Amino acid sequence: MHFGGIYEDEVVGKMYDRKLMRRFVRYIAPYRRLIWVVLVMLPIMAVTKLAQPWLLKSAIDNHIVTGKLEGLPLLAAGFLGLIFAESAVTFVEVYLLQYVGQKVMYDIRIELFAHIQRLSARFFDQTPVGSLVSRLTSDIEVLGEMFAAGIVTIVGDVMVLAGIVGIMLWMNVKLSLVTFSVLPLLIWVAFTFRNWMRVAFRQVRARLGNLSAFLAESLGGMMVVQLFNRERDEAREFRRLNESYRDANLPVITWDAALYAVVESLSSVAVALIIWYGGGEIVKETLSFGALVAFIQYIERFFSPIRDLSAKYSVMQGAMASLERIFGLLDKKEEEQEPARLLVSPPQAAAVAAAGGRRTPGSISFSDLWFAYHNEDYVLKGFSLEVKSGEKVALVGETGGGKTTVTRLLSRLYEINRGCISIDGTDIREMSLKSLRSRIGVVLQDPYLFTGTIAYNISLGDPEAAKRVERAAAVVGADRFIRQLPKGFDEEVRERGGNFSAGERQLISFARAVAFDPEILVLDEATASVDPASERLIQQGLEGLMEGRTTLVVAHRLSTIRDADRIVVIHRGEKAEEGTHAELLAAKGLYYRLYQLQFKE
Ligand SMILES: Nc1ncnc2c1ncn2[C@@H]1O[C@H](COP(=O)(O)OP(=O)(O)OP(=O)(O)O)[C@@H](O)[C@H]1O
Repeated sequence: MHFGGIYEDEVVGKMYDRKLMRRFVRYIAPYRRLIWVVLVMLPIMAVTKLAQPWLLKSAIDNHIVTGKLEGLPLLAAGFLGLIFAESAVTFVEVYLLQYVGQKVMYDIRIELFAHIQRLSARFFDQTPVGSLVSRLTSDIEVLGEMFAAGIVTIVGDVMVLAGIVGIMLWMNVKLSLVTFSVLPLLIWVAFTFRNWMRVAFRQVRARLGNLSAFLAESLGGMMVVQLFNRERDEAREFRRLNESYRDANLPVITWDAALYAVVESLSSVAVALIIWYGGGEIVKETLSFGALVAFIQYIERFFSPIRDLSAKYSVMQGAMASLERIFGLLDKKEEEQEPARLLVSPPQAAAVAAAGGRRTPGSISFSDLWFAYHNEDYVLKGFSLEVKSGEKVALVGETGGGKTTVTRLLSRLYEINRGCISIDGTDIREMSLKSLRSRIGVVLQDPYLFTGTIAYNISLGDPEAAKRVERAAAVVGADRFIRQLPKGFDEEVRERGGNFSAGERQLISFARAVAFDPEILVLDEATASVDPASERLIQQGLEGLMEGRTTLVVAHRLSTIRDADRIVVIHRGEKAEEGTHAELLAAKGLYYRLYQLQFKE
């Protein structure tokens, strides 16, 4: 494996995008009262910050220098009160903002996940799962940073800065101008260094993306790596990616350290300027000693918001990029165009219910299907097939012929380009996906088991299916091995079923299909052969599974094929032959050749 290119780039976007923000504000709207509380607190906060140096000035000039000590305790108490008020307001403000941030992140995560669930198979074909995970986690986390960094408090920062400028000018215009002479340099440094940091940070993100993608593949394929003795090569590749990630971080650290160093020294320069120029003013008695101290205090309070502003600017840029990606995903079209009409009209549904719930097996009609996964690369070219109610049809053919594709189209995982599929005479596009899929039970080649108990894996948490768990397991003969487990149906499934054999996993997935009691069964038979004992179990399971259902099997087992009512040979996207096993053998066509090659031991 060699992960070279940039896995996922990050756009360095605007710091503020009106359209994105307007859409984002809708998510904050439910919590606007809390935001108002924060906004109301901002001026209070500004006043507490601005008043402290002023009290100090008053203490020095009016009491310490003049020797009038009687008012001093009161001033000290006031000072203490201000500190207390400042910390209380800070607490409430930080808490509320982060609280709102967490709520908003939660809401967006829920909406995004629900949206992703409705996207089509085509979308998942084209999108790496890793990038969806990062949308749901790190991108949303960046939005959280926007709250943590206190974007709302920018308003407060600006108030404090304006207040400091105002007070300083009012105390002494000349001294203020001398002090402010370092400002242009400070602002230039803060914003330029941040920008350089951001550019470097893009590299970091891209290389981290490469590293994670490599890790996901390498850890997922650990067994193959070990079996083929590829550990050293994998380790070498990992070292390379790890080094490139580390190196990408170096410029970021450098600019960060430089920014702090420069801001610190500039603030010392400013203090030195105050002492140099202000000292002279004191001697000339145009400035009081207390004012000098207050100046120094103000200038210290002036530098940190400016440094923070540049940090907030970066966070905003990041948040805009994240918002763009999140909204981009939310704008991906959902798969379902819910039909105007219902599958079964209410009177029909009532009749079905009165008949005991279980419907008769559905008949399926595929007529003149044309389908391509990409552009004009047709995988199916005018495929037609009628399957009668309760019939078992085996689809066979050479690999890549389009058998699985036919079954996917039936469940509407993909939409057909041309032609029509109908169940009991109703076009499947006129059914809701939910009702269509509840009529079809699909058993995949490699059954997917979830973390949870066996019972959960059979019912998937569906209350109706849950009632039928044990019966379903019995129908397919899975109950025998399940009952032998220490905890029976409550045995935990680990690592996607790693603690069960392939045959056992198959039986569990058969039981799942039976528990949902579909009228139509779609089976993609596993190509891998299992030992004769398991084979017999699976065979019996299949019989139980197919009983009373219309079945479409992508068949690889000779026994399934022989038992089928009809065999359909699919060749390069078209129906090449159809008939019973005996008929097709006698015809000495494609099936005959396939049989000689694949099925005859
Ligand atoms: N998700 C997909 N995206 C793009 N092309 C696909 C996708 N799935 C299948 N194909 C292509 O469509 C063609 C038919 O695939 P399909 O899986 O239907 O064949 P099959 O007859 O079931 O083969 P097999 O017997 O090997 O399972 C193949 O050429 C395959 O490469």
